[in-house]
Amino acid sequence: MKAIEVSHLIKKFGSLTALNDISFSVGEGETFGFLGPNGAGKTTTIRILTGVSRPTSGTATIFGHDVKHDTIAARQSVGIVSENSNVYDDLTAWQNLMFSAELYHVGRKEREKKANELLRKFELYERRNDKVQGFSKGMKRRLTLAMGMVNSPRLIFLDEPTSGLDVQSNLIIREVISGLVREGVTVFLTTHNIEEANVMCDRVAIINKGNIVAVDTPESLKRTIRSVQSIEVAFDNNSIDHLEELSRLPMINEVHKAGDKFKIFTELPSEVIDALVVYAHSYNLKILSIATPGPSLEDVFVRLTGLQRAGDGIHAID
Ligand SMILES: Nc1ncnc2c1ncn2[C@@H]1O[C@H](COP(=O)(O)OP(=O)(O)OP(=O)(O)O)[C@@H](O)[C@H]1O
Repeated sequence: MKAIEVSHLIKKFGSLTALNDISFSVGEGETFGFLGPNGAGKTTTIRILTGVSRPTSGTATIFGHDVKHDTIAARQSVGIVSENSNVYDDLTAWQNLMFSAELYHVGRKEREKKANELLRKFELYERRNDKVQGFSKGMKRRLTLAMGMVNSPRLIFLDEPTSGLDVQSNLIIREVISGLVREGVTVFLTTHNIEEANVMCDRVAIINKGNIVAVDTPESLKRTIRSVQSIEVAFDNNSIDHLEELSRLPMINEVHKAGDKFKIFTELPSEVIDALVVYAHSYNLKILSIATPGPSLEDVFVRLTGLQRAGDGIHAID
């Protein structure tokens, strides 16, 4: 049985279509990433899957239970860690965990055992009797995760688990998630971060403006990312048709003009930088600036969806 099965899900907020007929499934034990920019529809999807929000149309099941008609059963074996921390500042870490365990109807004995185990796992045990108001953002997030795990879920939803966190919290969280995966727990995580999706997920769905653009393995995603590495370069003299000239250089997939800069897409940035130096020299140009920004999600989407970027562009896409 699939852990999650989503079929033709549509969610509208007035005239805005937040989810535009999405379908996907997640196998039991899989770590599935939902990758997309702000406003893509990631949180909306989690809210529907966890029974917080109703779909406009379409269906979704969790371990075979329909989230709309069989909400309680669907939520029974699920842990939810939302992006906005739901810890209570006036309570201690221990009290927050007890409160959360009560909400999940975890028995008293089991509750205390689980809380001790989780506090140790998330390196919060020493601080268990301190009020949360003095905790750092990373500590709060770790506690939120622990709270989402008190009922020993078979499936856990993590909304942006590591965004904006310190390195230590990041590492602890990733380690705990890997541990869950080893225990066979299904993990559904949303992220903006390509690299995070890459290292943590078995498969990744890429969502943009309510549409799933691709569902793929990180390996395929990496190939796409490699093909959209870019270099931004500016020269002191633009009387030459750089667009035309640069597109003739080897190893270049695409060239675009962006203001006074040229954005060059290549799989081999360092070789292309060498070629640009030679190019500048041969035309007696000065390179005013040169940078290699990481591949942006937008670039990956453009590549995946085959959309043409607005503006001038010479395309030599494979
Ligand atoms: N309750 C709501 N009422 C109206 N519009 C909403 C509501 N919730 C979400 N939206 C809109 O739906 C779209 C999808 O939002 P959603 O929060 O799912 O995106 P997201 O991918 O989670 O973004 P982020 O990474 O910023 O959290 C956005 O355009 C958002 O403004």
